[in-house]
This record gives sequence, structure tokens and C-alpha cells, in this order.
Amino acid sequence: MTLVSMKEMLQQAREHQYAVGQFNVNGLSWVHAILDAAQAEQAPVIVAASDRLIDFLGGYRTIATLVRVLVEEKGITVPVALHLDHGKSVDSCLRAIDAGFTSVMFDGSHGPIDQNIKQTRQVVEYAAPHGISVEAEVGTVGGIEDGLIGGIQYADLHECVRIVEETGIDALAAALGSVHGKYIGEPKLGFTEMEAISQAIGIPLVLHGASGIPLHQLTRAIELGHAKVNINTESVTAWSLQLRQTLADHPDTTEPRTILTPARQAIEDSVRAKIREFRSSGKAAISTQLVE
Ligand SMILES: O=C(O)C[C@@H](O)[C@H](O)C(=O)COP(=O)(O)O
Ligand SMILES: [Zn+2]
Repeated sequence: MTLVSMKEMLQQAREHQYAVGQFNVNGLSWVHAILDAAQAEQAPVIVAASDRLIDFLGGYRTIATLVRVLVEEKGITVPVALHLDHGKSVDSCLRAIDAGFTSVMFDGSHGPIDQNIKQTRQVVEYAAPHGISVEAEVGTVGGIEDGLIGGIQYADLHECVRIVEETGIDALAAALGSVHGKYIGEPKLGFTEMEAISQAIGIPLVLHGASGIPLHQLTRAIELGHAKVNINTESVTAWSLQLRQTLADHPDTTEPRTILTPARQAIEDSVRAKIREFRSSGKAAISTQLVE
């Protein structure tokens, strides 16, 4: 299957109260593991590259070509969107679209709301005619975002309504207490605000910083309109723990397959477990009906 936009897969997920997982790529092992996990679970999936890692990964065109070709070579049949995560500028988003990404996030959340809306609209105006979906962000997710250490700042309901109505985005990341990276103590998501924002905007919400959120809170967030859930920390943790273990078990080996295969499998196992938590296992068929 060719890469698809995330618009239809998220609309289906919101309607049927499950979430599509966004899993971030940190190297070739992640692309294999995420695609294999989604195929095994028969789940729609979002493969994401964070703007902060684009140079490390070889540039927009390298990533887009790699994902597109691997989908073909592996015979992946589930819907796959290739998404730019935390796009730092309008130009980054446009470059990702030109390179072949099928979805972009413009993250203007650090600036004033009027500027966020204006720049998000510029991205939508370029993306929409190409059939590319756009995600925006309001408020501040805690922890490390775009290389900055930030405190949590809840999204304002009126700003959320404005950005949806004035830009035509497909999904909104409304920061409501989640944190990028590891949580210290139990996460406290703002479910009251979440319900109000979800009803007011009527489009899919996106949950950033979802690693470490307990299942009962994740389930509630999905029931309240989160159709996309972002995971990075859990998969890099699974990968690095397994890598350390393999090197300890095989101190003399220099064979890359011996060292890297178990770590790739650890990412795949972690991604499959999250897909099941998000209840998107077996949902490839209903996502596919709409996009074909
Ligand atoms: O690390 C990145 O640049 C991507 C993440 O911000 C991603 O968007 C996300 O929200 C994942 O959060 P995590 O699971 O807490 O790492
Ligand atoms: Zn994020």
C-alpha cells in the first residue's frame, strides 16, 4: 500500500473510540519494527520523524524514500502515514511535504496564539491541495520539547476553537498535563478540560508524551477524543535495555545482526503492546475502506 494521510484514519478512530499510534523513528531498526508491528497487529499506524532528528536521520528525502520503499519491499498492507513530528517552522513542513511526507505537525505552541494560527494556516494552505494532513499544537507539553525544557501549560479552550476554525487543521495537540519523557510520579491529565475542548472542536485530539501514562488514563483520554497517541520514550527504553543486555551476554561479538536484532525485536514488542492498549489492533480494514 502507498503511504496515506492520517486524516481519514484519525476520523475513523475518533468515531470508533480507539487511537492510532504514532511511533517515532530513531534509526533504521525503528522503521522495520514499527511496520512489522503494525502489520502483525493489522493496525493503521503513523511512522513519525521528529524535526529535531531530521539531520541525524539523513534529511527529509532520505526518510521519505526509506519508509516508502520499505513499505513496498515488506509488502505492508495496513494503512501507514509518514508524519513530520514537532515541525519547527513553516519551511520545515513544506520541505517535508515536498520530500514525500503524507502528514505534518506545525508546532507553533511556543509563540503567541495569533502567530501560531497564521503560520499553521500557511502550512494548511500548502498541505491541503496535496492531500496532506496537518496537526497543530496549543499549550505546552511538559518536559523536553524541541530541545527546550518546559513546564506544563494547559491549552486554552478558546485558543483551541480559534486554531481549528481559522486554519482547517485535521488534528489538534491540546496540552493537558502530559509530559515528554519519563514521568515523576503519576501523570495528572486534565480530563474535565479535555472533554470540553474535544466537544468544542469536533476534530481528533493528539496525545503527546504518552509513554508512561497508565492504561486507565490512556483509555479515558481515547474515550474523550484522542484519536492519535504519540510514543517515543517507551520504544527507546525497550531498545536500549535490550542492547545493553545483548552486549553483556555477548561481550566478544562484533556481528551487527547478533547485537541489533534483539533490540529491534524489543521495539517491535513494545509497539505491539501499545497498539493493543490503543485498541487499534484489527482496525486496518476499516481505515482502509475510507482511504481507497
Ligand atoms: O522526542 C520527540 O521529538 C518526539 C516526541 O515529542 C513525540 O511527539 C511524543 O510526544 C512522544 O512522547 P514520549 O513518548 O513521552 O517520548
Ligand atoms: Zn511530542
